[in-house]
Amino acid sequence: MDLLTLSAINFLLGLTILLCCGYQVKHQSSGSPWLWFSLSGACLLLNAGIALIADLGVQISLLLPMLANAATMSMHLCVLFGLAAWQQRPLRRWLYWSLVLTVVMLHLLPVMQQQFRLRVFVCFSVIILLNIRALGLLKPLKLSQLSVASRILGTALLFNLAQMTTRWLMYGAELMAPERFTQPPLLHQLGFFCMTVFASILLAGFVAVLVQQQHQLLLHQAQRDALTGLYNRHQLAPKITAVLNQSSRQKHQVALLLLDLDHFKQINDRFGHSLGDKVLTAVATAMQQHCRDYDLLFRLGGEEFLICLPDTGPQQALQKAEQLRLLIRQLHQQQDWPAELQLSASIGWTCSNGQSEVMSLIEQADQALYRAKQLGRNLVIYHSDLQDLPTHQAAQSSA
Ligand SMILES: Nc1nc2c(ncn2[C@@H]2O[C@H](COP(=O)(O)OP(=O)(O)OP(=O)(O)O)[C@@H](O)[C@H]2O)c(=O)[nH]1
Repeated sequence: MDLLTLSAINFLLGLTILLCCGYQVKHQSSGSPWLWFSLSGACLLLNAGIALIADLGVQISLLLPMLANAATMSMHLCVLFGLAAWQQRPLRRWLYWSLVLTVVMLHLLPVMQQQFRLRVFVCFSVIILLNIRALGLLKPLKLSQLSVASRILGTALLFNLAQMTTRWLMYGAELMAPERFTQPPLLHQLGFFCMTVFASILLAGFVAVLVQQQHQLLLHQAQRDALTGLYNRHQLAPKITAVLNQSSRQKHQVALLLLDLDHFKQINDRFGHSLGDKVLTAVATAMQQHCRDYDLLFRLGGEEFLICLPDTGPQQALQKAEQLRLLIRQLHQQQDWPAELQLSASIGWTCSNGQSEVMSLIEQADQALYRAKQLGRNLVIYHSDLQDLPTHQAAQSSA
């Protein structure tokens, strides 16, 4: 393939990356990686545009090689920054910016302006460094943990690193011993071809990142309650069954707490539905903050929540239930809700016995919750204590 065709292909690839990633910047809230990825497309576009003009035989100014090299280095820089933002990894951006800027400024030196090979050698050194750093961002994950998108981007970076290093060595050898080493004539064309392959794999990687993000978004929407972000009721059976199976293998107990806010209808009626929504969100957030990372919280609907506590026996479960009841009772102290808003919750709870089944456990917790409501609300009741409790007791409540 001749250089003109390669430059035209790179131009189109750069344009596609810019448009595809730019569209994401406009339509996604988590736009940071996409901003960098679209900038990398813009840099490729600029670089290929300059090469296209040169290939067409137009006389170019001395500053244009500097601009072309700046665009190539910036393209790799943007890929690195985009990967760091996507992987949410810290990066000293100023360090890499300064490096690229320094090399761009070096192009103003007469020795650099005269020596094409020296310019390329210095730029390739920076690009190799940026590629190694970018690969380092994917390194902490094991191969089996890498998503398809990460694998494609990793392949693009590895390929680029290999071809850049080979050409860097050749340019280096030629600079050191110009009389003994003559470069293969196809090297420049090969470089452009490799850049096209790199940009193509990169584009495929960006598309894979996009598909992965959409998949995660859909998964989140299917599993989570839209208001509180907790798991929705469809997740009850699969998630809790998995916990019960694991716990019975390890001979650990699992506690289920069924929590229902008291007289929530009155809160809606007196203070409005939107404050009702705020109360539900605040309750969900507070409960999450007071539970362990591996506890599972569900919103079953309305003002009813279920908390699944793995590796938890009756004593700890009772403590947690009491803690959550008090937390909700005192929640208004941290909020700007009207002073008259009284919030409390009733909790029915139970523990697994090794062979328990999800639905029967929920049924037990529900019976205990029903009794807590009957006994006056703002109460915590254990299913195993139901026989010893009165069936009805007017207006009994705890502090
Ligand atoms: N703000 C808001 N209210 C909701 C939502 N989902 C259900 N509700 C309301 O929650 C209220 C539940 O009322 P009830 O089932 O009578 O329960 P309650 O008033 O808490 O009474 P007890 O449970 O017996 O203490 C209803 O008024 C529903 O309209 C929601 O997403 N947001």
